[in-house]
Amino acid sequence: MTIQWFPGHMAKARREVTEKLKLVDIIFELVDARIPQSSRNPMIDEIIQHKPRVVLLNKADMADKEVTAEWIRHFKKKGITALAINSQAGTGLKQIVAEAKVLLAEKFDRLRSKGVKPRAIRAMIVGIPNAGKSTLINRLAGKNLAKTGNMPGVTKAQQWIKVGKELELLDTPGILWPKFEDQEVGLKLALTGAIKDAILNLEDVAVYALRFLEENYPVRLEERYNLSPVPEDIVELFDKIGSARGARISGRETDYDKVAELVIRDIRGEKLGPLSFERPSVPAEG
Ligand SMILES: Nc1nc2c(ncn2[C@@H]2O[C@H](COP(=O)(O)OP(=O)(O)OP(=O)(O)O)[C@@H](O)[C@H]2O)c(=O)[nH]1
Repeated sequence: MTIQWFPGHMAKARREVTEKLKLVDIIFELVDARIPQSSRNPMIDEIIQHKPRVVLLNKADMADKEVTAEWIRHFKKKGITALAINSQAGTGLKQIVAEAKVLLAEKFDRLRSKGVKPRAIRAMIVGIPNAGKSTLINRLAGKNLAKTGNMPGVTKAQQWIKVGKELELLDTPGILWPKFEDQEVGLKLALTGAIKDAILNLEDVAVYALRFLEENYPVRLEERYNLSPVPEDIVELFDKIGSARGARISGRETDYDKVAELVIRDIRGEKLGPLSFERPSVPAEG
């Protein structure tokens, strides 16, 4: 499997994020709660330097709650504030401003003591494609979407969105790239829809997913496809799912492509319930 990693795109994205960094007090780093490590940009710490940040574990509704709680503890141990959110439904969003205020309390106190008039916190959302950046911006902006005119940026004017009285958000998020030269990271990104299906061999993704489910969520796998027990042999597993779901060619042979497709669709469509594909104790990065 070859997945392209475009150095040119990444360098440009990095440059843009670095430029906008100067305009904000804090970064909201959006990751996919199902794969909080694989959906991060591996150079994020280097890119944002010492800028305060809140890690937002988005799509928490699709992830395993217990595992998400483990991730939050894991980030906390590293001194990073992390929150579980659902941008689509809007849950957990109030906490974002509250945490930003905590992280910036000293800076704002310092400004106040220098006589600077109190102002809203300025923030930018960054994240990999499909992390939910637009959904979150729209949710935060809500009905009160009020663009606050132009503020001089470094190379061009930036638009700000007012979120209540206390927060101003850059209207364009920073796009960062995942590290998908690592095979397993690539498979997880594919499974969660972060990279286009056309780039990947869906059978590889389905094999990876089924092995993962066998190991971590065997009961859900059993129930979804009426398997008892779940066959250990992967071909047999494809065959069983194929016959349970009618994915056959001329009614006889298993249609492996179709099985792969339906398994991936089921996972993405939460037919196997909320799933987390990585835990903090098993780092995804090589
Ligand atoms: N279930 C669930 N789906 C979400 C959530 N947030 C975003 N989505 C969905 O995830 C998909 C991607 O969301 P976008 O907001 O387009 O992601 P983006 O990061 O702006 O994507 P790019 O424009 O590709 O960079 C959409 O189908 C959203 O509806 C969430 O918290 N829960």
